[in-house]
Amino acid sequence: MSSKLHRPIRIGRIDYTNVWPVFHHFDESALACEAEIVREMPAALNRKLRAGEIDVAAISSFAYGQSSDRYYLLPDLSVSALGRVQSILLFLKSPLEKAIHGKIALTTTSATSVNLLKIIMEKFYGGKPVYEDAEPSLDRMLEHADAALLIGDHAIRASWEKRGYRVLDLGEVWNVWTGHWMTFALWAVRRETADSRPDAVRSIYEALLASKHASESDREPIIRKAINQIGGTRSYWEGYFSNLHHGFAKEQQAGLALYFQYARELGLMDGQPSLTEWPEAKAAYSRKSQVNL
Ligand SMILES: C=C(O[C@@H]1C=C(C(=O)O)C=C[C@H]1O)C(=O)O
Repeated sequence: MSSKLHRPIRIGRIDYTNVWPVFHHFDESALACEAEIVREMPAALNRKLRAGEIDVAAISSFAYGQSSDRYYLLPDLSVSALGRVQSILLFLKSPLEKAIHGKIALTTTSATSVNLLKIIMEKFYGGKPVYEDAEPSLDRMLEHADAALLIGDHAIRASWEKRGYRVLDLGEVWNVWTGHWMTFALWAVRRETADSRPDAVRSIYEALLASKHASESDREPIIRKAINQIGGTRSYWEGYFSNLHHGFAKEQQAGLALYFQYARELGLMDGQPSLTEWPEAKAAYSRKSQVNL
């Protein structure tokens, strides 16, 4: 059946710079299927994918773990870091010793990082703060809280304003305590879409991988775009994109498995998530590698 007879596939794109390497060269008009891009904050994409309002998306790794029985993983795609990530930041108005038993404002845009913060506060630092959800605005968050968690471009912009707050990079804290990678986002496809529209999903997956590979071999277009659209210096963005890793191999999987384990131990996540790769991905992946050779 021609793909023209199908409704467009809806693709969720996180509206933060951290996914640019995977989306920059991705052109939905060049796919073998009709597709629409839905740009949102991670928390909105988590909800929309779960509800079936979108078909395939970059979502919080925590959200993947919560609904892993409904999704397949698109292999070798993630937003990960080994140590400093620069965009998952806790801004401290009070000393850390006070904040771990005080009040912490949490951005409503995240799922992975709010739970990573809880793991850090409660399991690593032995604290028990009160958490409060808040829109991602540092000044307003800190009016009534000892510390505030921001992610993505909200965190990046806030980190450039010299306010004198102490700042913890949660990727770095995680790495210091565990020695592991941290994976913040994964690419997931709903199982019913993958099963009913494999050709469309293959076309999307191959285009995402091709974009990632193009960005890895030349970061220049993304760096220039970031300077123009967001500001900051060339050296900032060079550092930012070189700390981020968009593959998902054994090392990143081990870090995520430990994060899921801790999340379950603290009662933040039910059940045992499985990282089930889309069964058709291997064929798509090896065809792509051959094309690239
Ligand atoms: C590295 C980042 O990774 C992200 C963090 C997420 C989360 O905390 O749920 C989700 C997707 C990514 O945007 C970032 O936002 O800066």
